[in-house]
Amino acid sequence: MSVSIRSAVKTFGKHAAVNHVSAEIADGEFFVILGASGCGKTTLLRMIAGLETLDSGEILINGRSVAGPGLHLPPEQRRVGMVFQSYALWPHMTVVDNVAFPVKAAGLGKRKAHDIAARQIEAVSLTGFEERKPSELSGGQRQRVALARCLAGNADTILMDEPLANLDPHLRSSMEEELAAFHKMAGATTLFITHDQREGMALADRIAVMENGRFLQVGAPDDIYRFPESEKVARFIGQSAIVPALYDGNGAAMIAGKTVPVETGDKTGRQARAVIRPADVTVDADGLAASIRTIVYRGGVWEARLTVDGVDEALPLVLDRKAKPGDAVPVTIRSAWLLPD
Ligand SMILES: Nc1ncnc2c1ncn2[C@@H]1O[C@H](COP(=O)(O)OP(=O)(O)OP(=O)(O)O)[C@@H](O)[C@H]1O
Repeated sequence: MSVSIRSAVKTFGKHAAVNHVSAEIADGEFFVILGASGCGKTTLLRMIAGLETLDSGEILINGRSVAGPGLHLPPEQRRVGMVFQSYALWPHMTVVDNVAFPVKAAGLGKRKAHDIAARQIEAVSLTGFEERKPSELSGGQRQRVALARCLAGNADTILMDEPLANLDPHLRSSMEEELAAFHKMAGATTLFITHDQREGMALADRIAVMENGRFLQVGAPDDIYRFPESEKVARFIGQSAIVPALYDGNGAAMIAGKTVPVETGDKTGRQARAVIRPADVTVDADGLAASIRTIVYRGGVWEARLTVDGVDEALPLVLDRKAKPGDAVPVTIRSAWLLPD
């Protein structure tokens, strides 16, 4: 099912939690809304689910208006599956009954419902916990039950509000793989919100970077990373340094006194700001004089920040060997992205 959001607005008091947000989400797309705490992600998802009314704008699911001027379809008429931060399990039901519930509600027999539930319970690594009540589970386990229930419901559209937030890192990455595999198989349109860019990058067909009630940029993860349209997006996604550059109008720019091949959007002016990612920087004995400002171990590699003469911001560099602050590491900037004017 496609989801269309057209200039949706929601205000609490004087604060616009969602401020003229628009997006066209295609049938089967995995669409991630990424933003810091309080940017309006949950409010937007609740508006799509029907748990929040709109002040103005319109929301359509599969071409049918579900919210707009004078219209507010209740959640049960929107046929969307939901996994929210608060897991909202039925406390009196066991794990298996919770997960089987949407299948039974869809009219399948008890036996079939329990088969499907067992499969989803296995997918979230909770086999053996079928007969427990939610009160006998940890927060992360409850979250996995909620996820299993949502997957079992086989909805055409699934809304997920940080469903992996309470999981430990190991389980989290296996659940990411599980979710990606499930999405590929079931093909349900999925709106997934997170403040974790790594998670967003891993799952999304497209990411919307949200700040202060607005979408700053919407695009494929790789495009958002390589071609950010603004300094805010560049800083929010991945490591970078943003430094002054002089553009020659033809694929190269002067950065820190050297000529660097650059990519640009529709840039024309000479004065520019260059986004430099770790992959743009290489160690080079004949390169710019630089020294390590900070360095952290990331398992197999070290992430460093370099002080370079004539460059205000420390450059990011990935090193394959140990080093310490103060060590001299000459580098070359091989490439960069120039932000639009
Ligand atoms: N019912 C409400 N009444 C008043 N203000 C609200 C209400 N719900 C949300 N807000 C405010 O709207 C803004 C957006 O909140 P929202 O929950 O959508 O953010 P979020 O991006 O999901 O944050 P988080 O990641 O912390 O959950 C916040 O400033 C919040 O305080």
